[in-house]
Amino acid sequence: MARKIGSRYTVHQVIGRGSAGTVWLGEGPDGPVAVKLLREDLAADQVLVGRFVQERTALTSLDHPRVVGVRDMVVDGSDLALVMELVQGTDLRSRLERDGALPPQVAASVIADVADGLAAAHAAGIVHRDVKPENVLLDLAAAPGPGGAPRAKLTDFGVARLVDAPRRTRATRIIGTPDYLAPEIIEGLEPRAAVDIYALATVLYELLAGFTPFGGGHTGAVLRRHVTEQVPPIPGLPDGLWRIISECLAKAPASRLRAAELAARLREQLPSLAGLPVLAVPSQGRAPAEEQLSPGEAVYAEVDAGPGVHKRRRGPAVPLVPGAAPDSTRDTHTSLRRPSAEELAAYAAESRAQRAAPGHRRDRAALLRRRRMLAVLLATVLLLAGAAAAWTAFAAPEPGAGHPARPAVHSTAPRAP
Ligand SMILES: Nc1ncnc2c1ncn2[C@@H]1O[C@H](COP(=O)(O)OP(=O)(O)OP(=O)(O)O)[C@@H](O)[C@H]1O
Repeated sequence: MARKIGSRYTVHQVIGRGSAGTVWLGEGPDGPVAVKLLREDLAADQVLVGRFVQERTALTSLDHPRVVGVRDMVVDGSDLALVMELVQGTDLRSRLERDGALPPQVAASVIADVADGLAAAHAAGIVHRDVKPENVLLDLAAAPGPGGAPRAKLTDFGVARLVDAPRRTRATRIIGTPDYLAPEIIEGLEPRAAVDIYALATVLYELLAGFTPFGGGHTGAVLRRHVTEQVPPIPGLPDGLWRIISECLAKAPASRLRAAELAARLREQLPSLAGLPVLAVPSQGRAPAEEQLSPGEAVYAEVDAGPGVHKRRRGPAVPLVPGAAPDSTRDTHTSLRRPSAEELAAYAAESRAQRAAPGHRRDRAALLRRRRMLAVLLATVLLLAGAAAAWTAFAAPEPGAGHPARPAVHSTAPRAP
C-alpha cells in the first residue's frame, strides 16, 4: 500500500523497524530512497520537531561514501520523516546474529570503513553518540573490500541527538546502549567525539570475539565494568590489533585514537591479517538472569521501560520514550539513571573490596596452591621419565648377553671370523 510523505516522496513497503520508528522503501524525485518514519508520539513532540528542523542542514550536508546520506527531512502534518540513501544489504547486527564472529581481516576492514565515516562526521562537528552494530549497514551491492569484507556505512546520525531533547537529557539520565557507552558518559561528562571511538572499538571487539568486552548480565553491572574494569584480552588476537583496541578503549577519552588515525592504523594491519580464521574465544559466561547485583550496582540499574527490562541483554527494544511499546525485537537505546559521583566512587571501592575480600583471596590462594601442585607433579613425571630413559640407555645388555626383560639386539652383519 503506497503512502505519500510530504509532497515529494511515496513509500511502499516496510523494510525495517527500530525503536524510533519504521523504515520504508520509497521513491523520490531522484529515485529509490529509504524513509524512516518516526513514531507518532515522537512526531507529536514539539521540542523534537523543533530540533528536527534545526538539525536539518547539519545532517543533510554530511556527505561521505561511508555515511548513509540523509537526503531530506520532512515535517508534514503528523509525519516526521528522515529520507535516506537506500542501502542494498543488511545491518551488522543481523550479520553477527547469522554468522557469529568475523575473521579478523574482515572485522578490521568493516571497522576501518566506519571510522572513515566517523572522521568525516567529527570534522563537521557531529558526534554520532549511538555507534553499535545496528547502525552499521553493509552495502552488498558494492564491490567487496580486503578478504571479501562487505563495504560498511554508518547510519542513524543525529537520531540519538534528535530524540535526546533537552527535557530527556537531565543531568541524571543517560541515553545510549549500555554495552557501547564510554565511561565518561556514565560519569556525567559531555559526550565528545571520543565516545564514538570507544563505541566503535567495542563493536570491533564484538566482531572478533562474538561478545562485547563489558556486556552481559545486569545493566548496572555493565556500566560498572565500563568505569572500573580492564578490557578482557582476546586469546589469539594479533598484537597489532589488540593494541588498537586497547588504545581506543582507554578510560581517559584523550588517550583514544582519533577516527582518521583509527582507520589508518586498521588498514596498516589488513595485509598481516589475511587468511586468519575466526578466533575461537570462550564466552565470558555472564549469565543475565543469574547474575547477582552488588548493592552499588542495584542503585543505577533502573530503566525507564519498567522493572525487569534491564535484565535482558538481547531482548525487546527498550523504548526511547517511556510508555511507548517497543516495536523492534532488538536491544537498543536505553534510558537509565546516571550514577552520582558518590555512587561511582562506591562502585570502585566495591570492586577493590571484592578483589581484596577473604573469599576472593581464598579463591586466589587455592588457585595458586593448585598451580604449585600441578608444577610439582609435572616436575616429578619429567624426572621419572628422565631416570627411566637413563636406566634404559645404561642398563642395556651387550649384544648376545641376553636380558630377561629385553631381547638382545643382534647384528645381521656377518661376523668376522
Ligand atoms: N538507509 C537504509 N537503507 C536500507 N535499509 C535500512 C536503511 N536504514 C535502515 N534500514 C533497515 O531498517 C532497519 C531498522 O533501522 P532503524 O535505524 O530504524 O533501527 P535500528 O538502528 O535497528 O534501531 P534503533 O533505531 O532502535 O537504534 C535496519 O536494521 C536496516 O535493516
